[in-house]
Amino acid sequence: MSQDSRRLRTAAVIPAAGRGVRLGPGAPKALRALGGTPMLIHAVRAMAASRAVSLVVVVAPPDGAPEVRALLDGHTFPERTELLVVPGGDTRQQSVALGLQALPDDVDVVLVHDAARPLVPVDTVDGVIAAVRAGAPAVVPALPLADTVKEVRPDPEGGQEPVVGTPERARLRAVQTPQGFDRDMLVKAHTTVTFDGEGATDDAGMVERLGAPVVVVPGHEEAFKVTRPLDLVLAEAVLARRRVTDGYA
Ligand SMILES: Nc1ccn([C@@H]2O[C@H](COP(=O)(O)OP(=O)(O)OP(=O)(O)O)[C@@H](O)[C@H]2O)c(=O)n1
Ligand SMILES: C[C@](O)(CO)[C@H](O)COP(=O)(O)O
Repeated sequence: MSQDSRRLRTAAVIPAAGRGVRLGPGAPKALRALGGTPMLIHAVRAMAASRAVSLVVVVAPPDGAPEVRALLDGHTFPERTELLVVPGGDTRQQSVALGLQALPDDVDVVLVHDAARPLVPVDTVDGVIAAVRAGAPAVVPALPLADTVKEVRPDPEGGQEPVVGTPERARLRAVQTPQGFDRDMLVKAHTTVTFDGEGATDDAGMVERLGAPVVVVPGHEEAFKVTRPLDLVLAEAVLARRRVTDGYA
């Protein structure tokens, strides 16, 4: 991490430029309602809930930055939270890279958080930040797996897929966001590491390619990603319970 004592801010980059194809037809996923409020607003509030986060950069759908700016302006966030909006790209990796380019010089720790994980608890966010501030260049929240995982040989024609292996489950973790990074390390990964096809599916994977250490901290069940329709049902249920038990907005 930089020794420059002027670089002390923690920022969160929220890639929110995806379509949400797996969720089905409708508005871009980040703009769809959860408990009557767009998922993106929940995700921004989840980052802003950490007192350490003073800047949130939202990466909007490529043609939707003005709409997202107006959406944010119509909602309330903690006074300490500065909000920037930039247009995103064709892949998550490109969207994160565009968000990183918007960071001011005084940011030294960066969180990257999916808009599609609107309900991550603040303790998880703070745990990631604390681990980066303690010296880890890259930190991922993660949970053990409930299912056994098989490695298969995928069939592009959609036919039977033979199993080629069963990784030892005790050694596997399902990783979530926010993932936390020393800013210089993450920028280096995004400017030097290349992935084919859909790009890197997470940012820590890019840092791994640099040969730098990535450490795991405990994730949280409620930090799940809204990907398919059933996830939205679960998210609504979690939110409804929070509203009863915590007075959550
Ligand atoms: N070009 C892209 C693609 C994805 N994302 C963001 O990356 C996060 C995780 O991606 P995912 O859950 O896969 O979202 P989508 O790409 O929207 O979903 P799908 O693959 O079902 O279309 C989301 O917050 C999504 O908005 C992004 O900013 N830019
Ligand atoms: C970054 C991530 O949420 C970690 O689990 C995940 O890899 C994103 O994958 P997606 O296919 O872009 O949703």
